[in-house]
Amino acid sequence: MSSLRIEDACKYFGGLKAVDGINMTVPAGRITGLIGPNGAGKSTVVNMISGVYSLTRGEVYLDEQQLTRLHVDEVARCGIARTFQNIRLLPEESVLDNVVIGYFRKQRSGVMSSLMGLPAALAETRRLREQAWELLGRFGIQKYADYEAGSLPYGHQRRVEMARSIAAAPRIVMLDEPVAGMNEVESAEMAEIFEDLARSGMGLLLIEHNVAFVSRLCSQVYVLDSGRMIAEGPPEAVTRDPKVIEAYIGGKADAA
Ligand SMILES: Nc1ncnc2c1ncn2[C@@H]1O[C@H](COP(=O)(O)OP(=O)(O)OP(=O)(O)O)[C@@H](O)[C@H]1O
Repeated sequence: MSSLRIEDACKYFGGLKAVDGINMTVPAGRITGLIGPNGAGKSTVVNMISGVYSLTRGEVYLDEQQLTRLHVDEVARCGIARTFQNIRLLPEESVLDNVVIGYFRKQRSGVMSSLMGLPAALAETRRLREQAWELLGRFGIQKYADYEAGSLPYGHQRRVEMARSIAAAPRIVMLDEPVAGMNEVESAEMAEIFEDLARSGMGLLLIEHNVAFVSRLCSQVYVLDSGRMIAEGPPEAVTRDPKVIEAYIGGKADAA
């Protein structure tokens, strides 16, 4: 089973230590939480793992494979997927096509042959569209398959982005505030999907402001504050930790 690890990881922007010497493990088949107040460094961690930011110091591993200096596309091909805090869909393309794009990482015939309309590629594209259709069902948005992605309400766009991120069956997926803007019922639906993905063997890193949501789902929670990891452990212990209460729950962020 795969496990993502970051060791002694630092990211400095000039004099600003956005992430400062943190260690974290995201095991397969589990949901791991990363919480912390605004500006703590959570999105920077995701950008460091996914290859968007180079590390000032430290290493990133998937099992024994070092990802530290890989390009963002190579990291994705190793089986690390992510969603973005600010949704990044192709707004004028259909919901279905937005999810099909997520499969191209492992599609055999390649984008060029697909565009050229070669028979093998067309058959594969048809198969991928069927898979994408099923995935839309899993996220409860099949009826919007032909809508322009940009026309959907925010919460539904998040679902499209999540469906796209897991289309290529990544080993690890990092979800940056996946239930932001969703109501209780929608969040509960997402929680079921996340648990299902973990049961299927995927490792999930859940970056969230909603501590209650994280506590319900995660076996292990990491807490960042000003770039430093101030606590880690099971949610019951972490949420009782005075340092966490002071930094996070004590009013700097939404601890609902
Ligand atoms: N590209 C960048 N250049 C300079 N500073 C940056 C850059 N990216 C992030 N930062 C800074 O690094 C710090 C951590 O930011 P980051 O976005 O990682 O925090 P966060 O925990 O994700 O916050 P939020 O919960 O508000 O999204 C902040 O002070 C931010 O301004």
